[in-house]
Amino acid sequence: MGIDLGTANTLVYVSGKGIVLQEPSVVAMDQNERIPLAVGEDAKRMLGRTPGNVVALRPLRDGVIADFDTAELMLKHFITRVHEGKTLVSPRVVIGIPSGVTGVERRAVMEAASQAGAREVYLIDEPVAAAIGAGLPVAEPTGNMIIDIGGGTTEVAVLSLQGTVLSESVRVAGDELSESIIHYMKKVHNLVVGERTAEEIKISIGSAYPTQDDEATMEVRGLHLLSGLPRTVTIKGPEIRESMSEPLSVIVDAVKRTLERTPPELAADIIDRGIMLAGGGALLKGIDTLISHETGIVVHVAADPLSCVVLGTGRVLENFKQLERVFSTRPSR
Ligand SMILES: Nc1ncnc2c1ncn2[C@@H]1O[C@H](COP(=O)(O)OP(=O)(O)OP(=O)(O)O)[C@@H](O)[C@H]1O
Repeated sequence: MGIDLGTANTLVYVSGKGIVLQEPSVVAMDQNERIPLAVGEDAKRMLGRTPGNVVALRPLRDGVIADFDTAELMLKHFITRVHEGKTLVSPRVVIGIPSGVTGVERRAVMEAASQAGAREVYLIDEPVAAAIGAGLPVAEPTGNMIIDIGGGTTEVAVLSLQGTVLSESVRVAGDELSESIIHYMKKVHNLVVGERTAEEIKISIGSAYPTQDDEATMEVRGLHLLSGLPRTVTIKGPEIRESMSEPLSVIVDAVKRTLERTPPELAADIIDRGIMLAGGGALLKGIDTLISHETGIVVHVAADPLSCVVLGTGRVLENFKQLERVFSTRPSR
């Protein structure tokens, strides 16, 4: 079984079957009883809409585990759901986790998977898994650059011969882009909108670079700051792009810094092959053009950016012997 434990979404791959689960990394808890009421999509619908005694939690924040107990509970829930309560068919589990996770948290994730029935737990850094999932030839002696823009972190890495030559992780990614929209709506339109609405705005009319549908507009409902009453406001694509310019430049700067540090032979390979973009953030309109414009290098968006990490864990599982060196943490025996 391969798992992408992401800050926004968790995906599970079962060897021979493919992706069997794709759910938001959200848990709704009854605060008094400390019992989960919903996990995944059902819990995400509750974000910002819960009564006093119920909280909808995202156990991973900014690429790290912010609430360990809830993260463990969520992981167990997903593993059990995939196996429908049966014992694990294969005891081997490969988990992709953000590379910024601490040693204690790595052990905690391994512990959670062990408790759910896995006997051999391997951890793989997300950019490595994303590169494999995007189909990059990571085992060859050639430089590959991957940018994984997730919910909490953007990871930029240069890989060669199954190893990370250099990498950089910034805690600015899809969530930060949505937060910029929340601030902008409040400041310019006096409209208070929630996390989900901001994400919808980003996905529908947000962009990182001028696009053909710049004239498109969107009606946004929220709470008017001055009257305190619900109100609808019409917004345009370019103003949303402008509102996200700060986090976007943090992402671009991380890519530029990594390129500057890349050894010349590998840099030449990257110029030849181009840069690969993965993670949900890669779906933001025009982000490939922006990065290409700023670096002068061709940028490709992976075929299925949201699934790259879990597909990578699956490929590692299915080619275990050939790809054994990719793991950042192996089981202690
Ligand atoms: N079409 C889209 N346009 C823009 N952003 C999108 C789109 N689809 C998803 N996203 C964003 O992608 C992010 C989630 O990506 P992904 O599932 O790769 O993250 P993750 O793996 O859970 O996070 P991390 O890698 O930080 O742990 C969210 O911020 C979401 O808003």
